[in-house]
Amino acid sequence: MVPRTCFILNPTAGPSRRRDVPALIARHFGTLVADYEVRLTECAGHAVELARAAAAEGFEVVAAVGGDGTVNEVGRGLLGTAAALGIVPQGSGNGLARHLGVPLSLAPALRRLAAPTFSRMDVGVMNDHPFFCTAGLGFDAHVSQHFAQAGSRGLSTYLRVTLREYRRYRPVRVRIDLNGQVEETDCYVLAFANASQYGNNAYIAPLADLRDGLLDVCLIDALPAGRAFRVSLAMALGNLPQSKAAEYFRVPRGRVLAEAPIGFHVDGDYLGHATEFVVELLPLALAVAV
Ligand SMILES: Nc1ncnc2c1ncn2[C@@H]1O[C@H](COP(=O)(O)OP(=O)(O)OP(=O)(O)O)[C@@H](O)[C@H]1O
Repeated sequence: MVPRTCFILNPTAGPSRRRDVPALIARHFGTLVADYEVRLTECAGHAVELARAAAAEGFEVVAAVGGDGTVNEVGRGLLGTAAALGIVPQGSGNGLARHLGVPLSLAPALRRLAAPTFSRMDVGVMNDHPFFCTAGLGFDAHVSQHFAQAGSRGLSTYLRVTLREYRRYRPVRVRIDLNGQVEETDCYVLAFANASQYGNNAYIAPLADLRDGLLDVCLIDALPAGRAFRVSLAMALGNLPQSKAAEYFRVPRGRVLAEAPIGFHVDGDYLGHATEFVVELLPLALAVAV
């Protein structure tokens, strides 16, 4: 039986905004499955409400059509409901879709969603904010903050902002408690990974498993130029753990106290600064249909 599917479409996501995505859904999904709807978001945060409403109406699959920000909102709306998260990747990075092996092209992604495989995945929570792919504090959040303020998007803006902020950014001293293992260290980047990558195949935690009940934690205490180059290359090659340029832990929960406020992000969206962080994992808390 083909599941009733509701598509939640973020028209502002990703690089190809001018495409008529509802028409493409009708062509590549609607010819296979009659019982579906497409609902468009009107503002940031709207997808949470739309997803919750769709689950309450009995849709079995609620598909995020967008990037990791849209996936985060739809996933949040589905927590505690019976509906499964589907993904039609239309974002810039598409980290969770890439991790799950969802086709990045629209037509194959839609055809796959017409006959999905159901499973469950873990969900991370940082300071009460659920995340599905990665959350973190330090330089990656700092870049998310400045990228959001850059006025333009795309890879060239991202690289320009990253290089500019790399010259400015200074690590903060933190006390990390990872499931009882305590460490005092400088923190340049501290990433909590449920999935393996930030998006665009930038593998911050290539061994992360969505179903192991654990978060892969990646700590980079300092990033002088030579190490920055090695980290960038190793992230692209997917061998950062072997490169010795970062320290790894695998834990169900963590706590961080910082000497000064540090910026943090959840699934790539900068959420603010804080000095205290509590990170937890909800094992297999979300149904997925991919
Ligand atoms: N109608 C809308 N108008 C403005 N912003 C929206 C709207 N709908 C959703 N958003 C916001 O757009 C943001 C970006 O969306 P999303 O992350 O899906 O795309 P992306 O940034 O291109 O992809 P990725 O995160 O994979 O790089 C989300 O954080 C979401 O809150």
